[in-house]
Amino acid sequence: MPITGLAEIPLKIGVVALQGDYAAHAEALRSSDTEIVSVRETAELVDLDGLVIPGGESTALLKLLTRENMFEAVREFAAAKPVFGTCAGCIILAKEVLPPPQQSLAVLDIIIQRNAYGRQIESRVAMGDCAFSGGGLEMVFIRAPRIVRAGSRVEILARYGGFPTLVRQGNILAATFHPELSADRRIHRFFCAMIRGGQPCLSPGVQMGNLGRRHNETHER
Ligand SMILES: NC(=O)CC[C@H](N)C(=O)O
Repeated sequence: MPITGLAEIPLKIGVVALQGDYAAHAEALRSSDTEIVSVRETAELVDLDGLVIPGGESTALLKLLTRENMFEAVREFAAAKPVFGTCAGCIILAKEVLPPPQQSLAVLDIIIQRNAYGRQIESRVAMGDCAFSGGGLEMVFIRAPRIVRAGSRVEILARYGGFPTLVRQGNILAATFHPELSADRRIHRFFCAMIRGGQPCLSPGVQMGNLGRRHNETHER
C-alpha cells in the first residue's frame, strides 16, 4: 500500500469570517491542497492547521472577536500554529497600536500606526520590493497601517516607501496591504509553506529578512 506523504494531506486553513474581505482570502487559498473553513466561533479553531485574519476594520473586528469570545482563543491559537494577518488583521496581531492605543493580541513584535497612508481616496496599488523569487510585489493599500517599529526577531519580507509591509516572526505572518486582492499568489503559497514547515519561494541566495532594516525600525524591549 502506498505511504501518503505529509505534503499530500490537505491543509485545513481557517479564515476569520466575522468582518472584512474574508471571502477573497478563502478564494486565494483554495487549491487541491487546502480545505478552507470560515471561522465564526471558537469551536471552529480546534483542528485547523493555520488561520487567516483578514483586512477590514480593526476596531469592528476587535469588538466582534471579543463578543464571540474568540479574542483569547485566537491568541492561544497564534501561540501554537501559523497565523496570517492582513491590514486590519496585521493591526490585531501587533504588539502596540497607534494612535490612539488600541487593544491587540500582541503576538507580533511591531508597533503599527493605523491609517498611516491617508484616507480612503489616498488608497493605492503600488509595486514594492520583496524577498520572494520572481521580483517585485504588487501591494494593494486600503486605508493601510504602517509598521513604524519592528523588533529584532521580526523578518522583513517586503517593503514599500521605506517601510516594512510584509513581516514574519516565527509562525506569525503579517501584511499591511491586501495580497488577496492581487493575482499574485506568492504570499498565500508562502503561508501554506509556513504551515507545512518549509521556507520556499524566496529568491535564490536570499535569507529570510534579507531586505534589511533601517536602524529606526528596530526596537528592543
Ligand atoms: N484595509 C484595512 O484592513 C484597513 C484597516 C483599517 N484602517 C483599520 O484601522 O482597521
